[in-house]
Amino acid sequence: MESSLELSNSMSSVSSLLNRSRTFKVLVIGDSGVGKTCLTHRLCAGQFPSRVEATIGVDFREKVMEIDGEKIKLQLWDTAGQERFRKSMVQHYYRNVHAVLFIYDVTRPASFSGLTAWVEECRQNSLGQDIPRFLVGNKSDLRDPHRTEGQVNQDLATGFAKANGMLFFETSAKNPPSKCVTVKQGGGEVPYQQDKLEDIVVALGAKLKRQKKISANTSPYTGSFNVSRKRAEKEQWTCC
Ligand SMILES: Nc1nc2c(ncn2[C@@H]2O[C@H](COP(=O)(O)OP(=O)(O)OP(=O)(O)O)[C@@H](O)[C@H]2O)c(=O)[nH]1
Repeated sequence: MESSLELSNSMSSVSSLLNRSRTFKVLVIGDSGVGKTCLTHRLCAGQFPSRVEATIGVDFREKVMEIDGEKIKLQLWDTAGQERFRKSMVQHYYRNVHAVLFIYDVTRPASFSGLTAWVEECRQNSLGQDIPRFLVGNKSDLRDPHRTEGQVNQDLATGFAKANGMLFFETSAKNPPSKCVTVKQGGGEVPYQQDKLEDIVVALGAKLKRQKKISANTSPYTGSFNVSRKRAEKEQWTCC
């Protein structure tokens, strides 16, 4: 007969199995000022930060979600867009990455053209083609759907995403759209795609959960970086 100690041990292993969660490292990259910090903040804390400054090195935020009864932790790495604040960190960014969010500003076409350099950086750091990639056009609240110049065309972005095996979203960290918007054009209404922020998180979580082969960590990142921080108001971990 099983002793009470053995029973208690097996009960605690069952309980730890039930509570187990998988942690995925999600790299957030893109030109400086496209809104990586604001977007990750909004995704994790549900708020648009009142004040932001250029990221130095990296900031971490975490989003916990449950999909089909499994706890999934997304560990978002908000990286620096400015070369001078990232160069010593690049090798850390790409180590054991599970997914990448490529961010551009829909009102700054140069940030969209800059994506090729970010794709190239991924290649140079041996990021596998099997790693899920997401393209996010941010600042959709500033988009004027009746104007074409000075803004990134959605069809162009869709084409880029397709060519690079990415899922495409357009949204705003500041005023996240709550539904798909339509605009009057010519005689009728044309759907104008704007995504809810939750759509991105859900797609990310679902894609990672399906990636059974990849080795997700069972505990959060516990290493440390010697990064000097300019922003006192930014904590190292923002859990939600
Ligand atoms: N209107 C609008 N402004 C935004 C949005 N997202 C970010 N911003 C503004 O864009 C500026 C840059 O935002 P950050 O989040 O610091 O940009 P970043 O990409 O993290 O910049 P680096 O840290 O330099 O790489 C800030 O002034 C934000 O307030 C958005 O969705 N809409």
